[in-house]
Amino acid sequence: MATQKEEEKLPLFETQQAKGRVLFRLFACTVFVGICFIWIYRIIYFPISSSSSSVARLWVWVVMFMAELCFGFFWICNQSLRWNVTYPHPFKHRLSQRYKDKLLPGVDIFVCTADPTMEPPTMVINTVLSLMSYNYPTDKLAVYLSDDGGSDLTFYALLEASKFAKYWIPFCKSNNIEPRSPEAFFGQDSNVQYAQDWLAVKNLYEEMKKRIESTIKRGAIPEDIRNQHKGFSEWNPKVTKGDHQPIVQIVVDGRDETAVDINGCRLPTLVYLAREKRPHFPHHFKAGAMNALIRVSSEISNGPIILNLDCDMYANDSDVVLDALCFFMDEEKGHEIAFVQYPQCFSNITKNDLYANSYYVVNKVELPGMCGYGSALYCGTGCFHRRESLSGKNYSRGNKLKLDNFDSERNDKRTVDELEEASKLVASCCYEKDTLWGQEMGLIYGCPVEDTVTGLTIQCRGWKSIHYSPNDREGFLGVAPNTLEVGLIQHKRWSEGLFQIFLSKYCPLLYGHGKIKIGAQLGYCAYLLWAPISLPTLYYVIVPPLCLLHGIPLFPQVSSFWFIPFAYVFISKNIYSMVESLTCGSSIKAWWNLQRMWVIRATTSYFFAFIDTVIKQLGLSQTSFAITPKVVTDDVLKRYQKEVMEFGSSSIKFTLVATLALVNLFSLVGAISKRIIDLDMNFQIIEMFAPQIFLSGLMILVNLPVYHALFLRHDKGRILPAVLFKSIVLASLACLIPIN
Ligand SMILES: O=c1ccn([C@@H]2O[C@H](COP(=O)(O)OP(=O)(O)O[C@H]3O[C@H](CO)[C@@H](O)[C@H](O)[C@H]3O)[C@@H](O)[C@H]2O)c(=O)[nH]1
Ligand SMILES: [Mn+2]
Repeated sequence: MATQKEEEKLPLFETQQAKGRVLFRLFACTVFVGICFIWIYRIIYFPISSSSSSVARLWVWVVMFMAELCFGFFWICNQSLRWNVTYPHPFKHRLSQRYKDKLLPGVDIFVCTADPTMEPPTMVINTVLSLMSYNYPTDKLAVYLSDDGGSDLTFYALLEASKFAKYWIPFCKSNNIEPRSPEAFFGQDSNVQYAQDWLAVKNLYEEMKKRIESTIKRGAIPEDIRNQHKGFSEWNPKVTKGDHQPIVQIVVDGRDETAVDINGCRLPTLVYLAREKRPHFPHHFKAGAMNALIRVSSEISNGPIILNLDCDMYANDSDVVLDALCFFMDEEKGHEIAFVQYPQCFSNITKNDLYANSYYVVNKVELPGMCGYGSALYCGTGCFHRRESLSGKNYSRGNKLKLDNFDSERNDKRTVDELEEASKLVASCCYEKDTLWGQEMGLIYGCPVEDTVTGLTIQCRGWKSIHYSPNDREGFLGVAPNTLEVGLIQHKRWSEGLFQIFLSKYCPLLYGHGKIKIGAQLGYCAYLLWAPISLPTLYYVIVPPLCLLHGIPLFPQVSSFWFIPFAYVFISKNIYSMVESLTCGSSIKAWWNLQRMWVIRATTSYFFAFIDTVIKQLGLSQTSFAITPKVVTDDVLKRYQKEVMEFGSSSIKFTLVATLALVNLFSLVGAISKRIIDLDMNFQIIEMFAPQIFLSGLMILVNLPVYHALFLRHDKGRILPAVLFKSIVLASLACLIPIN
């Protein structure tokens, strides 16, 4: 047994390297050798020497080579994510022993919502309630809801939540239940041990939910409710989502001795914020909301630690705060850590992860890989920040986490009204004018992935960051897109924003040079280059099948030496990725779905993102942020749960998906039938075209659900006849392009 003195010296967290690192590195080197051979092959066998080569053939070959160079570089970036995988591990019992409640820092929790129809207020308050009932001293906890929808319905729901919290928090704590989102908790099987309590609280919850939902249905707050709280007076008929004064309402003041739950315990502070919006002021979407939250919270509670969450992401583990604090409060290394990111996990994933939203490998390998360089990505939600680093401060060795919320007497003594007035000032449109907010302070503006770019700038100011993925219980659970279209819109926003970063002054290779490790710079590129990698991908799924159709071989014969590197790279890469997925908790089917989603995303979302980024670089349009809806109709939900892909709209993305699937089908069928008719289906020809036949066959297998949706389904989620028609025309035209 360690003595107390020794115990006090033990670190609050330790890091562990992933097993098999040396083996992995050796393996990666062999694949790299294979890739080099592929490049060499493209140079040596350049078709200029053969007499049959036309200009078109030359170009086909040149672009093949360029595509393979791109894939090679992209592969290198992806290896650097795997080179240095490191798992941090906190010891929260040591933290609790060392720091009694009074010594723990204040934690301000930010929840962002933006639209009461796409993000229903009941969902939002479930998130808020799960956070209010954290196992953490309530006088150190403050929850802020930022409502970019500026909706009195959301405000009303929050008021209801603050009343229900008086029952909910003591119920959670005395029965030690998980998770603490009422909706998620009551959705589980009930526990007999506290059946009576359970039923009583459940009834309260259901009644509250009914009240909120009926008010929302009505579309307006009834007069009697409006009269119950002064806050409603902020909503006059002129207030709209995009045009209103700053609204700040301290719903629960944590300092108030009468703000207690039914057991007489203090409630955490709860604040509603709708920052000012005016038509001619850019509001910078979520980044703008977060910056307003940083300032408003600094007026009210000023906790040195900030946790930020999307409104659809509830707290799934009520002890998470203590885990996260271990990283910040470690005596040795804590002072250099700016943020601790939890993985994005979701509560609505289907059995085989139809739309590949689980990010198993990203969460268990790639992001811990970035953590190994001290540069874990900031992913926008489920992230604990040090207020200082988020607000723009540089790292310096002397930084110590301030444990005291209140930096001056002033804060403590102001009345609620005074705090609200002061907050409104900092939540106004013109407050940021001529300041560094959005550039050097707070979250960075101008990019739809404000999270990634902000994380990067924090790291370049000398801070380190942690990606912590707990083994037993997920820290947070969110809502993943449950239709194909929404998922593709999300990936378009991401890939577009990520590519913008690459092209901006924040490009990790330049901006990060000398500030973050080279592995981290390349690791960032593995994400930032999603949009441009669409070009070689499109090329690879279109040109080899067309060349097959027109009788142009693009790969070495199966019997030649040069076939070996192609086969080795292809097989080893895919087997590795499959095994990796399986060890991260995925299933074979889910891995297969991921392959399909990768092709679909790369050829649609990433491609359109690429085009839009180029247009934006030319200054022809403005940054936007397409919010992902979190609710769908029952019909759609049923298909999602049955893992039937949802098309059902005339989105141009679906035309592209269908066209690519048909190009491969037509080419393969066309090539085979042509040869059979020509009766020259000899062994040598098969050998020459085997790689292309294989590629098309693989694309066809990957696209089986697409053919199904094109030709066999009759439900509303099938591919619409108009899309079918367009894609048949386009695919046929593509097959007619003369390449020879
Ligand atoms: O003007 C806006 C737009 C969005 N949001 C909020 O931003 C969050 C994320 O929006 P969502 O539509 O759910 O996008 P996702 O693609 O699911 O979000 C992921 O990607 C975003 C960056 O593109 C990150 O900010 C998020 O944290 C990350 O979960 C939500 O809580 C919104 O309420 C705002 O507060 N104001
Ligand atoms: Mn979301």
